[in-house]
Amino acid sequence: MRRCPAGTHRSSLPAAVGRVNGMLRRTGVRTALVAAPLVLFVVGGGLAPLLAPADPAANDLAASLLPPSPQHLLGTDQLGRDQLSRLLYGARISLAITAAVLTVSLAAGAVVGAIAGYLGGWVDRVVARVIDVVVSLPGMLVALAVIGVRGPGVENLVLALSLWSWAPYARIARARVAGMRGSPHLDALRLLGAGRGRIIGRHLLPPALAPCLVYASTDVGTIVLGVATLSFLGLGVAPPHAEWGQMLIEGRPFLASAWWLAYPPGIAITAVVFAGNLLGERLAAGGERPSVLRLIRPGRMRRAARPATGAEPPAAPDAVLIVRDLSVAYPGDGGLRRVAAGISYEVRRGQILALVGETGSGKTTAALAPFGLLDPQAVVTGSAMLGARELAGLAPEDRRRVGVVFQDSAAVLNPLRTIGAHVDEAVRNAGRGGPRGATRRVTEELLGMAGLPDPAVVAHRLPHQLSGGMRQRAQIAMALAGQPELLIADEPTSALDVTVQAQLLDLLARLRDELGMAMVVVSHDLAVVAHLADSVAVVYAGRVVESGPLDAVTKAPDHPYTRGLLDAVPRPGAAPGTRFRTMPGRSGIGPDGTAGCGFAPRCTIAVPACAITPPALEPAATSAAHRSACLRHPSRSTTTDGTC
Ligand SMILES: Nc1ncnc2c1ncn2[C@@H]1O[C@H](COP(=O)(O)OP(=O)(O)OP(=O)(O)O)[C@@H](O)[C@H]1O
Repeated sequence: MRRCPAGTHRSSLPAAVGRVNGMLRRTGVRTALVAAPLVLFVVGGGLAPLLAPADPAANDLAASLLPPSPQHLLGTDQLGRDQLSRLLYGARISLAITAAVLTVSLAAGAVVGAIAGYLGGWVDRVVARVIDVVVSLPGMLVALAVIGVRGPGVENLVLALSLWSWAPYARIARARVAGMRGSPHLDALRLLGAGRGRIIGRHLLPPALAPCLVYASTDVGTIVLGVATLSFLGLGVAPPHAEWGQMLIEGRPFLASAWWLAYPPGIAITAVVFAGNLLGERLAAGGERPSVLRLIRPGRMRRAARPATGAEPPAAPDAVLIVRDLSVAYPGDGGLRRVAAGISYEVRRGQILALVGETGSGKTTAALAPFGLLDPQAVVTGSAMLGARELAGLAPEDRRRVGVVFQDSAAVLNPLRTIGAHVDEAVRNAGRGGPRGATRRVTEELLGMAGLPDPAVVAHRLPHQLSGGMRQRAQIAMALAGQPELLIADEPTSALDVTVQAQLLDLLARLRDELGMAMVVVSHDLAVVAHLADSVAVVYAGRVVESGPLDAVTKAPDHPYTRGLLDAVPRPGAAPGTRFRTMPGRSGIGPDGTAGCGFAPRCTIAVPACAITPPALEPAATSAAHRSACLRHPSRSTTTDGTC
């Protein structure tokens, strides 16, 4: 026989315990053990007619108050009724009432909370106050008041306990849904034409129900206790029904002489309360991992833009999107803080406009503000037209004319739904659905258009089963469902590797060419958009500092910031060994950061006038369509000492 080396056996015991523990945890056996008493009584109660040895209401005064014996495993009560049978039927009644109360409370609470969380505003404030009031009231008093008014009985018992216990569910659901409000996923759904009811019912309630269910397992104990207490007070289930609280009342006078009357229902109530609480704790500790919320980032549709204030060059006749004098501000400590001002751009049919700038420059703000896709607190002014119509007043069906592709596809796609289900929904919202098979055919066609191989197979995949590039293609397929004339792509390739990035850019270019769509592509990388865009608007510190046809802006950059951006990335034809240059200083924050040009503090050719006068966008040397906002560009007469 082989011997263990000295000391090995000592350390192997904790290790073995750890292994068993780990195995129990992985297999879920620990949770099953914790839930066992609850399951036991649920099954016992459910099968009571089969398992109970006698009729729980059958009196036999000759067998009164018999102690436990093989004939009566838990003895008999003062009327000679079999206690085990009453315990099993009692489980049936107590747990059925508990289940009814939990169902009503959970459903009502989750729906109220989800609606309040989604709508926000005064609805949310009112619901929040009501929840606060209900939660702060002593539950048993509420129940007593309701039963006092309506009288005892099972229905009134359920109503009384539900009126007291719905509020925590509403609070949980409200918090969860409020956190999801404004997520890219919901923004995308709204843009695809999904109504409020559908968004709340299909997309917000399921994730809100998950934490509610965890709470419900803890609540089992509280409700079982509530049912028993009210029955114990004579306000719940009336005799001769076997109910655990009722059994306790009947056993109370015999506590000293016949312990088997009160102890079994007391132990059953305690076991179920403990099991419910422990189960709730275990689920709460382990159940949050696949949370949808973790993947969601904040932000939401907001305010309508108002008409333009400044004079701008006339828009091209085939312009699909015309944005004029867009300003965005957020409330801060000292009042509103502007993060974008005076932004104007347009994009023509079959053309791609790139909005470029460093991180925080305001390019995403410039692209999403016209569509109400910013944080709810954003105060947006300016005008945005989709063709000839104000975007702000656009009907939901017209909103489908705009598709949006967000940077973070994992946040847009619901991890619990297949790619096919996402696109199917977009197809139906766009009014292109039909019978299931017909919708799916359109879905597969769209997935194919977005360049996904084997669309029928991909449609059955969940988002996490696809690569980042494939998920972006799935988002593009969703956006295409509404046959949009305009596509907004917010940094669509920034999280992807270079090869996939190039393939996606090719796809966008192909869609522009084949479908004649206009696109606004947001990117921090001028080199990326150089392969794709027809025109460029360079954004710095919340203002457009240079705009124009791609060739003009990239080959003859007029603004020192644009030159800085171009020098910081590899350029075709650059001599071998050419070093990239970095720009000194930090990105400017908002148009109110300096009185003059926002870039002046970092600019190597700035003159004193640059810090005083905010430059306007004016035609640059190459053409009237190429404009830049710099006092130092050649067409201006500013001298190097700053005098004009
Ligand atoms: N909810 C908000 N509240 C306050 N300020 C905000 C909010 N959202 C954005 N900002 C500010 O607006 C400015 C522009 O942000 P924006 O997201 O448009 O920049 P960006 O150029 O797209 O940057 P990135 O590439 O990092 O997304 C930033 O200074 C940012 O801090």
